[in-house]
Amino acid sequence: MKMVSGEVSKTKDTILSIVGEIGDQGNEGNNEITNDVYYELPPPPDFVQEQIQEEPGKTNFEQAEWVDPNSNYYASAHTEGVQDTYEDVEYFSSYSKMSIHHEMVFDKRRTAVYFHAISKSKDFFKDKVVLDVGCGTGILSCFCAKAGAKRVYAVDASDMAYNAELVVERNGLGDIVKVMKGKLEHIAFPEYVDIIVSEWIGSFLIFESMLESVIYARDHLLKPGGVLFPSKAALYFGPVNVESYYEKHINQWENVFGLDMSCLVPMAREELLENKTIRNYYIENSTAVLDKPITLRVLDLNKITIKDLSKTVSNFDFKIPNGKFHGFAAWFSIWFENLDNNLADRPSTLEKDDFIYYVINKEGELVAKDYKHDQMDKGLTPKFFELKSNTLELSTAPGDGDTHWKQVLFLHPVEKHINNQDEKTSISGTIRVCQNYHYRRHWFVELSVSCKTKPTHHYYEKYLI
Ligand SMILES: C[S@@+](CC[C@H](N)C(=O)[O-])C[C@H]1O[C@@H](n2cnc3c(N)ncnc32)[C@H](O)[C@@H]1O
Repeated sequence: MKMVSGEVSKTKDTILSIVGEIGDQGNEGNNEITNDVYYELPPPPDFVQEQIQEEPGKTNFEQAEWVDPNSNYYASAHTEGVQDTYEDVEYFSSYSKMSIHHEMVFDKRRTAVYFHAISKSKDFFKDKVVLDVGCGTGILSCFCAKAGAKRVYAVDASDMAYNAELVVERNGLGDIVKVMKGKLEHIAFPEYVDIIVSEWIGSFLIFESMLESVIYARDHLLKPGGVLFPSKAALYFGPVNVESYYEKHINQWENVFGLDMSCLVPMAREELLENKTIRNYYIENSTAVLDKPITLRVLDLNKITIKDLSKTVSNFDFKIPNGKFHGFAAWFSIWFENLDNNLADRPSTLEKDDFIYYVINKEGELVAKDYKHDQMDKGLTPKFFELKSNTLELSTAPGDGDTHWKQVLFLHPVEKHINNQDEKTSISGTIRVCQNYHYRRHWFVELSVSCKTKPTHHYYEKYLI
């Protein structure tokens, strides 16, 4: 990485020209990560405004000593030290491959939610300055430019930034979208932004910990009153019977093209239920969820801090019917607010007190949904905030449609058959989610569970995501 030293006191014009250089390098097809740019970060907006009033056009960045060396921000901005706790080299190399972007871009429900959220918010994007944190192929930046944004800063630390520039140019959006290659936390920006767009979402919502970079961007680069796309997210957790998964991965061995291969079933079973291994699997049928889920984590992106994020503990007490119980699944929803009004016709089934909001259906289409206030707490994605009619939700819950994130399964060490006469059986315990201190893109999930069967069965599992 090239260190640009002695650059702590820059005028806006100089910084703009460096931003230009970053963009230009992409055109040359230079595929080496050499252009991370290090400066002191500019001070927060109110501070800058004061400075600008005193000395128009000139900001004294030397006074910007507000990066706390003990904070997480510092850690994430300076990972090139003794240890790369964010595994940046490996992480950004993986995002330099087309295949990973293929998986995301052609996940039709994922890409559709961003496409609709942005392109159906034209009133909102018009003439705004946007930051796309982790632009990848540049797809979301291009959506923003087409929705009327005045300028879009498209940032990515992986080599995919060069490809983003090709996409931007090919679509004639080069005057609006400025591609910047480098880790967001290392780049100095010439201005504050009105909107932050980012697809930071990992498996189990928080895997990869990219949300930290979005929080960083929010705290350092978003104008007061600025908006995040998406703005809210929640993670859910519930008990499941995933017979279809067992069928596919274990029982299928019983008859293979007329051969009896059932002798392999125990090995398949053992491997499948190996401790500490989570599985990603799309549960097609919502009835596989055996009780109302708990809301494990809510994320209001306008408020959440990195510190708040690092640990979650929750108790649960599910009541499940007789039958098979295989363990637990987790899924999430994300919400975009601020969409333009009247995007779709009001469903005819709607009553006076119901309101509409929007969802991405199984086919990846935006559809209006009628919603009663008393339903907010029901279903597989209970809402933790008051829905407004201009809100769009992407749910990854069982039955709501497949995505590349699927659901995360925490399978029980042994398949359990619950038979408790007429009563439902209590499955209670605690789930604890902690960031891995040394490899901060990873998370530990600890489950301490009591199945009130006869006799009561207790178990503890620690999974690494
Ligand atoms: C999940 S992908 C999303 C790509 C693209 N926005 C899309 O929707 O298809 C996340 C991208 O963010 C980039 N990224 C993650 N953290 C970053 C950071 N702190 N600075 C710059 N790029 C980052 C990764 O290299 C990756 O290309």
